Amino acid sequence: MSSAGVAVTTIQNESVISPGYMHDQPSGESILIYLAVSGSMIPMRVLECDSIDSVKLRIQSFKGFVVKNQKLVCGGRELARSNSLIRDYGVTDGNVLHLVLRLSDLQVINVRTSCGKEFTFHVERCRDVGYVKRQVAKKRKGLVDLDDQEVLCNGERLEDQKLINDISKSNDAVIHLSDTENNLVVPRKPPDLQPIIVNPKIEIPSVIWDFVNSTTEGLERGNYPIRSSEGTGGAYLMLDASGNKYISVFKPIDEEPMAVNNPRGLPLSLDGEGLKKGTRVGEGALREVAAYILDHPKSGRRSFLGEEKGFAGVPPTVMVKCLHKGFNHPEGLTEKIGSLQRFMENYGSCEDMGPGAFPVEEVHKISVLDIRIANADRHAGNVLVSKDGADGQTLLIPIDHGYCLPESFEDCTFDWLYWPQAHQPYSPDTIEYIKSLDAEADIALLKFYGWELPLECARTLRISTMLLKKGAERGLTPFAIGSIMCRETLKKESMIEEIVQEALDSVLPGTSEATLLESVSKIMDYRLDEIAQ
Ligand SMILES: Nc1ncnc2c1ncn2[C@@H]1O[C@H](COP(=O)(O)OP(=O)(O)OP(=O)(O)O)[C@@H](O)[C@H]1O
Repeated sequence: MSSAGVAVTTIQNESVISPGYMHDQPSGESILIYLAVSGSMIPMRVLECDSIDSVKLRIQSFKGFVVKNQKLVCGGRELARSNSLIRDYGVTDGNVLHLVLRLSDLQVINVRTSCGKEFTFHVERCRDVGYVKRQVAKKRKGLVDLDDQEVLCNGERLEDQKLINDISKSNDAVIHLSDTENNLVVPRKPPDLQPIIVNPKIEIPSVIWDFVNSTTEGLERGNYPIRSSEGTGGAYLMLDASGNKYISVFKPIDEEPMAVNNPRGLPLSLDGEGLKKGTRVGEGALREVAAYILDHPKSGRRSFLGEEKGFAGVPPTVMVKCLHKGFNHPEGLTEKIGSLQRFMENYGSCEDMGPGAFPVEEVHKISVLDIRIANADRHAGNVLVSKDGADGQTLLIPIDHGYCLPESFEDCTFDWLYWPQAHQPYSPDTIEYIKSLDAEADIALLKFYGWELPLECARTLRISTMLLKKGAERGLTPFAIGSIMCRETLKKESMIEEIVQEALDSVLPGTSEATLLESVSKIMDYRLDEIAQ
């Protein structure tokens, strides 16, 4: 059985997910796959011509996880296009589909301690065992060293990082907590959180120091990072000193999807490629920071990070190192490197509401960002919705740029393409902003901040900036420009891919990058003129 990198351990034969309609179908098309979820493996019969959405619907009806909370990953690739077919993604008999769930509802947890005391908590599913231990310690008001407490459920010892969602599926779950003999209180080592500065000429602006310092204060007060229940990687919500307010989001590189310490059970990448084509595992944090650095303010290009908000409003993001036992450390405590981003107050994401109420300019600013950085992960869940303090206008906040600047355009998808605002032309202000963009200066800026873009990623930035500028010059809408960059179906190359291929075919091997780009530019002009007519 091909298992996309994991060994199949527990197979729940009793709960085979197989649809009733299967009997009416030609048997050749039916395949047996395995759904890996929360440590178990569930056989599932599907048709090769089933769409991803229909498979998710079936999982919803058998397992109760609603479609929008499901992410499916197979062979190191997210099955992201809902109307693509199972066979388009190359899923075949015996493959394992990893189901990553977003859950945020409450779970009732009953705790029975070794000295007979019982406590009941309503705990968010995204909390972990360490959190429950701390709640028990608070209730007992005694001098308890949390490290000396052991938590058991059904005889199994639970690590502090284990999510509540992963241990108990029923509302009457009981976990047992026993204190070991040795109740010494060990003095707490101060947490270590520091921005990583690779270039001594860089001065970190106060807009970044503010949330870095508040995060440090939160950790020093003993407020543990809370792992977000959403997303495919380890994303930790960091608290301020009061413990009541989220202040930042930390995403360690070793917990990215398919990285060695990924806490969501995704298998290791076999060839180092990330969940999206043309990205690398372990580079997500670099890309998160790059998106912030490249999000120049309306008033002009950034040559140094300053206090001013960027055009698209990417939250301030910085690379940090942090040592804390609240992160996922299956092999022992180590310092983590990752991106730290300011937490933005919001009342949900664009996934939770219809796009009708989003202001045109807000959608357009996201489209400009996504096109220029060739974002391969712009689903509606990655745009938070907030209100502007000054006039109460709806504000869209782009997050999660770990898959921007890929080496190829294959996985670029933009959910906003299907929103009505994408069909309206850019305003003169936005066109002015687009005119001011300069890919060469952007590449130099990233280098200054410590990321020398690999040739292919730099080419992506050059070509996508070129497309945005040429498209806007011709009065094309975000929809028209964005559609050039995205595949309509999984198998059909996008126009930008065709343009790049045509250019590659037209130059001699070993030709300089500048000559290749000249060729891209000419072919692009020709294609865009056809569209604009
Ligand atoms: N800057 C932020 N402000 C507020 N909430 C945030 C921020 N960044 C992330 N979050 C919250 O944390 C969740 C997980 O973050 P994120 O989507 O970046 O993780 P991920 O593992 O990369 O996800 P994905 O699977 O979508 O790639 C988000 O869905 C959002 O709810």
